Amino acid sequence: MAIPVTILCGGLGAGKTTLLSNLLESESERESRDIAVLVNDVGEVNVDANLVEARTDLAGGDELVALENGCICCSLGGELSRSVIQLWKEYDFDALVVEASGVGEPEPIAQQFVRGPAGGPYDLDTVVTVVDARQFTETFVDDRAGTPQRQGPDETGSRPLADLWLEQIEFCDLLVVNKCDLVSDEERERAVAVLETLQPRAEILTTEYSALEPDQVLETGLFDPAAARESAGWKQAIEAAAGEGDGHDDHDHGHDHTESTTDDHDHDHDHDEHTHDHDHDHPPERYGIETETYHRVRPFHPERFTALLEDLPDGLVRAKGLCWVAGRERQALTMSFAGTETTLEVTGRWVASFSEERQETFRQGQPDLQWDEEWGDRESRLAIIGRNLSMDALIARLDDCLLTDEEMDDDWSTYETENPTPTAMGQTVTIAVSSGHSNRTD
Ligand SMILES: Nc1nc2c(ncn2[C@@H]2O[C@H](COP(=O)(O)OP(=O)(O)OP(=O)(O)O)[C@@H](O)[C@H]2O)c(=O)[nH]1
Repeated sequence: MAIPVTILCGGLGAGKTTLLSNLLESESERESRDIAVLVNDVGEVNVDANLVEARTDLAGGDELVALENGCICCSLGGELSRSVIQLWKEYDFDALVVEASGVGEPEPIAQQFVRGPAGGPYDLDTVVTVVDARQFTETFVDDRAGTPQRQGPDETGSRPLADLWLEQIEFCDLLVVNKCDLVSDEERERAVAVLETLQPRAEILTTEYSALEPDQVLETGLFDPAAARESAGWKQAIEAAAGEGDGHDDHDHGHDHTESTTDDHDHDHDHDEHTHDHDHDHPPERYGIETETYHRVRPFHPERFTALLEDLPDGLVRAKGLCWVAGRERQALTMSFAGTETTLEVTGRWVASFSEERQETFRQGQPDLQWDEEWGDRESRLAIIGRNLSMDALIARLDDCLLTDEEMDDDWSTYETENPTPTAMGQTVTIAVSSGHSNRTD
């Protein structure tokens, strides 16, 4: 039988190792499951390995594998798979726990157990993300009067940490809100409400010192490969609004192909008809938390748009989706805001920028692809999650960043050069909210 795998993610210092130690202690006391552990730390390898080893009776640490070259994400194709297959061949154990580094993305790790060679002997069971309640509250939930907290880049690149935290939250099956001793009951409840919005599918447990029973984390059966990728709150909002959800509703508003590109600016857009009547897990409208989708078939002016990204309102918790920026008629940009920074990344090409022949092929392969007579699939489609945010004001400000009718008729060639957004596939540009920003939409 395949061995169940639990992946433990979470920000630096959130309490992953504490959770792992608790699990290993409980299981060794009860002499129930034998657990093998794969740990890694960015840079400083083996700190956790030593700690865990010291606190368990795993023989000589043999069943404990530390990835020598640091980050699991960077060792994915090779070392991770090899290590866990080797482990499976040589030892007899009942469950595997993979502790991802504090800056690891869970999805590629999970994929190794779903599609990679490790998918044979192993069965991905649960993806757990441990959240530091205090840190989460300060970064995403508090009414951040004054200077916004800066998130540094991670050690492996320039991605804002807040963005990675949110990916860990958005991908998991189980959220452990830890360090609840460091927040008030009210703060804890607010944090839970925001987390429910960001990841409606996950089960949420609140803890102090990651105190959980092994059965709450091991062999829970919570992982669902089909749901995992689609379950993030932002993605659900976009899909519901685009009518690409699970077919429970024929909500085809807001993406009519006749939506003209020239008068689109004045449209009564998706945000007015948004998703309240969908039966997916809708964000709690408690604590002033609100989710909207923003859909326009008209490009953003590059400078006005990036200026807005430097001046986003305090109440914005998350924004993510595709953007069309003038001057980037080939590049589909993914915009992702978390904490105080926005990443713009070229994640693909608009189908409309290919030859007609290729467009045909693509469109046949994707019959649901929204298609505008003039602009094809170019569009901006963003999910916006806010708390105590004046959504209408933010949407109006986004609309002010769209090309005006006059600009639409102008020559766009200057947008190609005077444009701070990225151009090459995979290239990213990070834009921080400037520290002296005003809270313009509140
Ligand atoms: N006050 C408080 N401290 C905690 C709690 N849980 C863990 N800690 C402490 O927080 C520190 C970090 O905990 P770890 O379990 O090492 O966190 P981690 O997520 O493994 O950290 P990295 O491996 O660095 O990513 C340790 O000193 C823990 O004792 C909690 O619920 N409350």
